[in-house]
Amino acid sequence: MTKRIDVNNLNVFYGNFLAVEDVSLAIEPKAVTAFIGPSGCGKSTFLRTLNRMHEVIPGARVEGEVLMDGVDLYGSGVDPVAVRRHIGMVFQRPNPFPTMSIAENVLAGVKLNNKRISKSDAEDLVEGSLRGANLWEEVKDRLDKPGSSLSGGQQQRLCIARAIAIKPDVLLMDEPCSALDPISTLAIEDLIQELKNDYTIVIVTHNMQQAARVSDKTAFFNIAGTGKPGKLIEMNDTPTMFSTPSEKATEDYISGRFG
Ligand SMILES: Nc1ncnc2c1ncn2[C@@H]1O[C@H](COP(=O)(O)OP(=O)(O)OP(=O)(O)O)[C@@H](O)[C@H]1O
Repeated sequence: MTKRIDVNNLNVFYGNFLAVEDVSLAIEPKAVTAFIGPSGCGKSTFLRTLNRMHEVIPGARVEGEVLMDGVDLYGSGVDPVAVRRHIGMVFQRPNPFPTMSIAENVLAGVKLNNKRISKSDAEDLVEGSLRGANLWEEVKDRLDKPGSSLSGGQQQRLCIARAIAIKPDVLLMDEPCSALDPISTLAIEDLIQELKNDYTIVIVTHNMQQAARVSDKTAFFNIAGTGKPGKLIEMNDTPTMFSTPSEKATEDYISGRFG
């Protein structure tokens, strides 16, 4: 099941430092939303607040609301581990567990959640998740080999398989292609297009062409200067953002005049 996310008046702090100020936006289900903007404007910081991942950073905290299908993820009694089960994350650098086999990597999240699973269900889940991540054909004959034996692009698809194995509703991707070569990048972009049939996807990217290619909606964040908070400047359908943005700062950024 895919879900929508509504963010209302979100501030994000590291200690006393306000890193992201007053962001309100809506993330539509079964669509790809891209976050773009210059370095330091808070894209990754904001992304992490969508599944409470920032809470692993000491001193990081939020004010405001993040609603998933109307339920506040920061409401009292909401378990952050349960939030992360519904809202999975793929990181910049592929990070398979190096000593685990390919199959064990796919199952790692499921096992972390203390799910008991029969051998045949585990095999089905491994195959289904690897197929979902477009990796099955490349690895089906070596599932017991270490995850670290794969190429960078394959490792990133393995991490996507691991993320979808826990059957999340939403997938957050923080620059998932920045460590990959162009061919692997295209493979991941194709995969993102397929995954949006089943998941709500949010991707942070520095690559403007990538945002234009893969996303339905684009949100542009900016920062007025060092030490200032990042802000959402505008968000719209991706073709509109790239052809006729409302704000001059957006136009300057997407046309490469700064950032
Ligand atoms: N763990 C942290 N502790 C303190 N400050 C942090 C931490 N992580 C990020 N920041 C600060 O928060 C601000 C936003 O950083 P963030 O990494 O979210 O920006 P970004 O837009 O994702 O940048 P980039 O595109 O370079 O990855 C920056 O000023 C950064 O220095």
